[in-house]
Amino acid sequence: MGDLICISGVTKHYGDDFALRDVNLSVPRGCVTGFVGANGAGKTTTIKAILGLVSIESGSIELFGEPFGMNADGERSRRAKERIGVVFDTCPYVGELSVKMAGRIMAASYSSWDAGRFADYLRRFSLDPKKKVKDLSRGMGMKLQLACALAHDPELLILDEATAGLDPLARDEILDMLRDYMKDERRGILMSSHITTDLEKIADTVACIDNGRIVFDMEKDLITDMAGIGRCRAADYERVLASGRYAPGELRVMRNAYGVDLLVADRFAFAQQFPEIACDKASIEDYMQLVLKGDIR
Ligand SMILES: Nc1ncnc2c1ncn2[C@@H]1O[C@H](COP(=O)(O)OP(=O)(O)OP(=O)(O)O)[C@@H](O)[C@H]1O
Repeated sequence: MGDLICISGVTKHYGDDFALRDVNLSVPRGCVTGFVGANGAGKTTTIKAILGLVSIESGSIELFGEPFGMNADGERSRRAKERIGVVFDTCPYVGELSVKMAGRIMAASYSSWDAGRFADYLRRFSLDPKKKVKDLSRGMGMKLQLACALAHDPELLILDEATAGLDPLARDEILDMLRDYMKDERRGILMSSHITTDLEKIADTVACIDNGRIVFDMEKDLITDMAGIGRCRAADYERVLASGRYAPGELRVMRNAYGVDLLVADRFAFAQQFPEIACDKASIEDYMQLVLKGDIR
């Protein structure tokens, strides 16, 4: 069905301090792409580049199969923006506005704005239309952004830390709403988050950025169903290395007080060959930690 987002070879420098380097990332229709990485790794910069909010030095950005970005044709950009809903980690509306007025201002930007749909989301989220933006809790502010992002029925949602600072119940409520949104398979979501357990619940693929480079981009199930963490004592570890089962560079290794943790791509194959070594399912957090901080063996 084609990609909603496809960026390739994107490079962007912020002086000498930071750069996105050759970033490739895609969000196919029907897919929720989780975007992870440490603080300052480049998630927001990538998202801003996708949205044409920062210029890039090289590479290409396509939204809905057409070129997009700061230099794209104005009319084409405007049409693409109509098809996108965006939520950032801080509520962007002026504090003195009421919830209802914030919606009215957003309505002016979208020809497909549906006031009834906006009112439905306010009800669903228990948001009082008369309440001022400055008096909303963080969770309420995020829900208002989501209501605004969804009221024009976008095909693509871009969420930058949209569940940060929310309690588990509020996060689950938002994840439920995103699942509803994804019932239409023409849609897709790019969702950056430090809360990797949220991504375990909803993402189809997970891309990880580190110091401006994509270090992995893969189906989530390959992490959470297939990959494993072998919990080795020193002697176990030596036996795994000596077995010749793993090619040089294939394993990620992290030493701890109890022995050595090994990241393996296929925990079933590992368990078959080394049944005496405990091998746990990997979480996205385990996987990131071993890929980003582990030694390569
Ligand atoms: N306008 C800017 N000018 C200069 N440097 C910037 C600018 N915006 C961001 N940076 C730097 O770029 C790097 C990447 O920042 P970015 O916000 O993309 O990271 P992030 O992965 O979203 O981090 P976090 O998880 O903390 O939100 C950081 O070192 C940041 O300080």
